[in-house]
Amino acid sequence: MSLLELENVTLRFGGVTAVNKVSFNVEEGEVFALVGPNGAGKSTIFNLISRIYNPVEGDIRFDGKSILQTPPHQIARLGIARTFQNIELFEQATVMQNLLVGRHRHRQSNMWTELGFTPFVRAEERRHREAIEKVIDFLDLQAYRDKYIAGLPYGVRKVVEMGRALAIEPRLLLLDEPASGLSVEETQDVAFWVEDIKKQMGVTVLMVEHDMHLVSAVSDRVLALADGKMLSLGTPHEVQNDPKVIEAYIGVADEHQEVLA
Ligand SMILES: Nc1ncnc2c1ncn2[C@@H]1O[C@H](COP(=O)(O)OP(=O)(O)OP(=O)(O)O)[C@@H](O)[C@H]1O
Repeated sequence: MSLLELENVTLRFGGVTAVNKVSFNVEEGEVFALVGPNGAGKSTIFNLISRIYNPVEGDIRFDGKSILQTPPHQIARLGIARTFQNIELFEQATVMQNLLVGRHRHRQSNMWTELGFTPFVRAEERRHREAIEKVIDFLDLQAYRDKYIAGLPYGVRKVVEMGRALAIEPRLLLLDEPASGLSVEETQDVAFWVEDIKKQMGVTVLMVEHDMHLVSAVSDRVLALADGKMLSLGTPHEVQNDPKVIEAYIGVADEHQEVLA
């Protein structure tokens, strides 16, 4: 059984079919990338999996069960975490505080136990801190742990956002353009993180990304989309050399030259 299954998923915004009968499976332990020109439907697919949108047709299953009845705020509890194209962190809070927010889904205490500050609550707090320390070590964030997000460089914020998603201890991590706005060196770091997230943490990754060097370096499989439809599915090499993909990009070659490189 695949970890994530999209079957014939369709979503329309008025007259625009943003996602048109899209079907694909993500296997446990793989890095799967969604690529395609602007407006291809990639972010909409992320928003469908995050349950921000409801498909008009089709089904989305996680771990064999349909998630179409799951409200967005319970998606993290299932084990699905995500980052956003435009980083969404609490600016006036520290790195540590932002990572603690990610632990929300594991909280078992309630208001009464917390008011009493029982040994159970203290033990729970310790478990959260330990889980976060693991993420801080893993992403090399020691130097930033007590720094406010507002004062951090963009590249570090991107890593913190990834950390917040990992603090959830997800089974599936959705990375929305992890390399956008990053330098070549920072993008290389992202490639290392993604490899380690897969190999050391055993987390399955579904990624939207325009940088085909990064996609080729880290992905096991790639799905290319255009105008909401599936164009090509296979290894990075197969997809990049598929004439349908090359043709879809020719119209936007100036914007995404890296695809044809
Ligand atoms: N909330 C919305 N309301 C109306 N139309 C939308 C909405 N969100 C997306 N669309 C349209 O759906 C189509 C797919 O958009 P989407 O943002 O999913 O593409 P994308 O592949 O993520 O593009 P990009 O690479 O620019 O982020 C586009 O035609 C877009 O204009």
